[in-house]
Formats: sequence, structure tokens, C-alpha cells
Amino acid sequence: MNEIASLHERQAGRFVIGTRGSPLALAQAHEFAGRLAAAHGWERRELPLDIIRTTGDAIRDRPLSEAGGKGLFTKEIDQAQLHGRIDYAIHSAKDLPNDLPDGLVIAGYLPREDVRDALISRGIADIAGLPQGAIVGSASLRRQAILKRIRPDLRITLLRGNVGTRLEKVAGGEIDATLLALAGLKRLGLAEKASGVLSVEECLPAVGQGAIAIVIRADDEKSIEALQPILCRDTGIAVAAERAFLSELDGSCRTPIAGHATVEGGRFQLRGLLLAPDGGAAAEDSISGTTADATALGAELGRSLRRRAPAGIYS
Ligand SMILES: NCc1[nH]cc(CCC(=O)O)c1CC(=O)O
Repeated sequence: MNEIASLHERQAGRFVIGTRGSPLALAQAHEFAGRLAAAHGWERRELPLDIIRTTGDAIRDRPLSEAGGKGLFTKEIDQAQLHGRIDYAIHSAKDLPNDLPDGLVIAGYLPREDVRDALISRGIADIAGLPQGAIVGSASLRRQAILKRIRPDLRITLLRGNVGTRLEKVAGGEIDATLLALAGLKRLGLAEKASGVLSVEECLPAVGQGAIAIVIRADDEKSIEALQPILCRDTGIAVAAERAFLSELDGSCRTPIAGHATVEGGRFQLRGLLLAPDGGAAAEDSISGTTADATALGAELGRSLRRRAPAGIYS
């Protein structure tokens, strides 16, 4: 969107929503806008989307961990937000860096989708069913290490691109399988592309998986207030604890880490997993308590796993 269009829509609209342009990012932004409009009885066009291309969108050929990590998908959006061009930025919680730039904060989360990973293959329902030496594509260090741990014979290749591209590579026979977040598939209306769904026990999800984070300017009281009716408190508690866990372990996203928290009836539980990149060694544990202590417990589990990290990860 050019500057003039942006200014024009800004006068017509109540709030401007910033998002990346991938199909999944757009689906998430539309879900947010639909919920916000419904909560206030606003017209959907009063919440225009400003689609922002990020540096990360242009990188296709190498692991993001080598190209500079998670901030690549947020930098241009952060700038637009700090300059006041957008009010709300909608992100997959999983893709948000540990530390946001000064002046921006996570205001909360929408209700979480299914946190599990889906297996995408030509008709095989679980990892055990994949043929010996099958080629599995993934760009996620977590998924790669988990796969190597349970099936050392699999040949893991780097697979990037948006969800549609990844599905095509399996359908076309270029690779035998991949793992994708079921949440993303559901939000794209593609859940039937999953040939199987992996349990949380078998494949512990990434921190933040399935949750949509809403970022605002820290001092933007109008935007914070309008959000309140659509935020999911339990998701907020769970993801904040997962992020506290992650921030004790690694900010560089070069280490395979999984973490998943649940909140039910005032109780909180978090499982965490830290793996050697080749899947050969792992440290895993869980912690539970009251929701009031969730973030502190998340950090505690992170420190505890760090002390027990497989050799070669931190030293
Ligand atoms: N890193 C890409 C990314 N970021 C968020 C999702 C899916 C949606 C989610 O996890 O909330 C995906 C694709 C995937 O992992 O399948």
C-alpha cells in the first residue's frame, strides 16, 4: 500500500492492521479483524489491512537461522508500527522474536488453535509408517531433530516457502513427507491435507504454536482498550510462560527447542524439550503450578533444562 492510500484509509478507518502478505498471515489478520469488528459492531472496512513485505519474505534459499533469525519477518512491520502507519500488528506467536523493539509490546493473543503438528505425506498416517530412508522436508530445527530422534534413517532436507509450496512438493513427489502446524492448515481451510496428526507427546510443539499474537505500541491506550473483549486470557498465560521458558534457553533459534503449556481451571502445566541438532541427545522435563506463577515457572523450567542440556549445545 502506498503512503497516500494508507493516509486515506486511516481517515476512514478506526484502526489500521499491519500484516505480512502470505496466505497464512492474511488469514490470521482477517480472523483478527473479523473478531474485533464483531466485538464492537463495526463494519469490516473500518479496519483496513496494510500488507507489508518483510526481508524474511524475500529469503527462499537458506535456513532463516543462518540469514539472521526471527526478526527478519517483523522488522518492516515494527517500523511501520513505530511510525504510526499501523495500529495493530498480527503475527504468529511462534515467529515473534524473544525481545520486541523498544516501544512495542504483545497486547495479548486470540484463542489458540490446535497446537499439534500434522504429517503431510502421500497417504501415510504416522512417522512410523514412513518407508525406510524416506525424504522428509522441513526448515524447522525442532522438527528435524525430533524426526531424527525417532527415525534416524529418514533423510531430512531443508524445505522452505509458504504452506502451499510445501504441500505441492509432497504432492509432486519431490519429497515424501513434511510436518506442518495443524493450526496453519486449519486457518487456510486445508486441514484435509494432513495425512495424520502427531500427538503432543510424540512431537512437542514449538513455543507459541497455534497462537496469534497482537502487537501494539506500548503507549497506545486506545488500541489496547478496543482489544480487551477479544483477547484469550488462558492463551496469554500459556504463551507467556512458553516464551519465558524459551528466553532462558536461546534467542538465536539455532537450537532445537520445543515447549508447550496448558491452562485449565486455574492450573498450569508446561512441558519443555531441548535437543541436540542431530537428535542424538535430549533433555526433557515438565513443571506445573498455579496460573499466577506460570511465567516464573516457565523461566524456571528453561533454566533447569539449560543446566541439563546435551553436550555441545551451550558448551
Ligand atoms: N514458521 C512458519 C509458520 N509460522 C506459523 C506457522 C503455522 C501457524 C502456527 O504455528 O501458529 C507456520 C508454518 C508451520 O509451522 O507449519
